[in-house]
Amino acid sequence: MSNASTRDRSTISVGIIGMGDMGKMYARRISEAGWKHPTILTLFRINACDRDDKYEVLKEEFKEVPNITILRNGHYVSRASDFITYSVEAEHIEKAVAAYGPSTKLGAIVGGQTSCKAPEMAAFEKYLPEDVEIVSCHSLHGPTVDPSGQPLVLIKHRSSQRSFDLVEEILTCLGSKIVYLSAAEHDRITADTQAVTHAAFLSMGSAWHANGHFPWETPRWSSGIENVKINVALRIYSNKWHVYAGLAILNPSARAQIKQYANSVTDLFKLMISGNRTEFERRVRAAGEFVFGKNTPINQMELLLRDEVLEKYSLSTSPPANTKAQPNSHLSLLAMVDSWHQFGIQPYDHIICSTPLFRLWLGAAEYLFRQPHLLDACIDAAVGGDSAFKEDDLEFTFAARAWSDTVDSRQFELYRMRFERTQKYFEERGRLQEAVSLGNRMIKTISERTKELEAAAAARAGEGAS
Ligand SMILES: NC(=O)C1=CN([C@@H]2O[C@H](COP(=O)(O)OP(=O)(O)OC[C@H]3O[C@@H](n4cnc5c(N)ncnc54)[C@H](OP(=O)(O)O)[C@@H]3O)[C@@H](O)[C@H]2O)C=CC1
Ligand SMILES: O=C(O)C(=O)Cc1ccc(O)cc1
Repeated sequence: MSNASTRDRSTISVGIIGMGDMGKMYARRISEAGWKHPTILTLFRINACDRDDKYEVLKEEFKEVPNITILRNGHYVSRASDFITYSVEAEHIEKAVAAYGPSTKLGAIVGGQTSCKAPEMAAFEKYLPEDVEIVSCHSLHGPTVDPSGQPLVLIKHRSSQRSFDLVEEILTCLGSKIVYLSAAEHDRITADTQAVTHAAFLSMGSAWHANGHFPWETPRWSSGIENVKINVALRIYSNKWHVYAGLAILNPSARAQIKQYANSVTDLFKLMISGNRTEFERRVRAAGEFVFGKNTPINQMELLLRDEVLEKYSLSTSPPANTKAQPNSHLSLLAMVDSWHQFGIQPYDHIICSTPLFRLWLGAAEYLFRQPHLLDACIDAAVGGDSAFKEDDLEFTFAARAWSDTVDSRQFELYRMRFERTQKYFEERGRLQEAVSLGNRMIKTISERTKELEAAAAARAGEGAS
């Protein structure tokens, strides 16, 4: 099948089609590795392009970066490269592969970076010549996150082992943790993790917008897990809408997950306003036991997120004395855990293949559910007389349903409109970039914390075995 054995291993040309945020990040990293990699003798050259009209600007931007040739379009990249990766919007993958796929160099390897693999693979199978091999990838983090130690999914879809190894060798320069999956496994897991996590944060943003709130300006939202909610929601709204639209709309498993999340939000909200404490509590505790086990008080040292981390990263302008945690129903988190329960998903099983945002979200849920006094306070707030959070919860319920309906409609334009309306609302307050840098620091902390917990678990397993 492959021409890999006859490829000249002293220079490998890597092609990147789509020089947006992810394409540029890959180009810079591979370029550095091509010159400096301590063990790999191969020299990587990079051929990259975006759309024709960005040729001059890109050429100027990369003129000082060693080893990169900017070409006019994907035909030039395809015909000259040994491994070509498409880093375009998921919505545009079919069009791009249809255009440039037939120009692929004889015996080359092709892959993509899109966040949903079913449409990507369908396009490759439809438009690539048969001699072309297919090895795809997906970095499970955004372009501003240090890739080292973050999961990188590799998919051996149609290739020899030798060609697959070559792609792995090229991408070792990212320093990521490789996770080997099929395209179908990838889509199932990312629906469970990414898509539903984004739905929760998008809904928070829409609800704050609908109520005219900027949550970091309100003392009752200025502490603990509220910081995770605010920083991550703003981080998502600071990004491009298509990143979230693509992975939600094009992944069929994602649509079902997002709908379940909206149903969980609605069911719990109805129980809250009807004052049905018994059923509300039964449902929440059953979900908690399913995901986190029977609640025993837990030492903070065992949690993914600890107080000192949660308190540290605040956008709040209120003095710390005014920012003591206030009772909150945490409907967004209760519904997340209920949704995992209804679907029989064990989120910890997915940690190995998760994005930083998913780990932060799981960390927030764990923080609440594994500290019984916090869960008790949250149930009291949800079904008690305090109405402070009811307005927020009402808007949050509307928002969760609206996002689910939007994804279900499969209309990218509708998604874009909803996303950008709220994005503009937050942009005008001027704190998005600050939230991104706070989010980056939170992500660094949770990534280190995940490593510590994994090392401790490995050590315990080792002790058990000896
Ligand atoms: N951003 C993130 O956090 C992550 C994104 N991904 C995935 O990676 C892919 C790229 O994302 P990202 O870099 O953020 O998105 P960007 O929008 O920043 O980059 C995509 C680029 O591809 C260009 N493009 C589209 N069609 C063509 C074409 N036919 N020929 C050449 N260039 C083309 C786009 O141009 P134009 O804007 O004119 O359409 C754009 O410049 C997406 O599929 C995304 O889902 C994966 C992991 C993380
Ligand atoms: O961590 C997240 O969920 C992000 O928002 C960044 C992101 C977006 C799309 C991907 O395919 C992978 C990572």
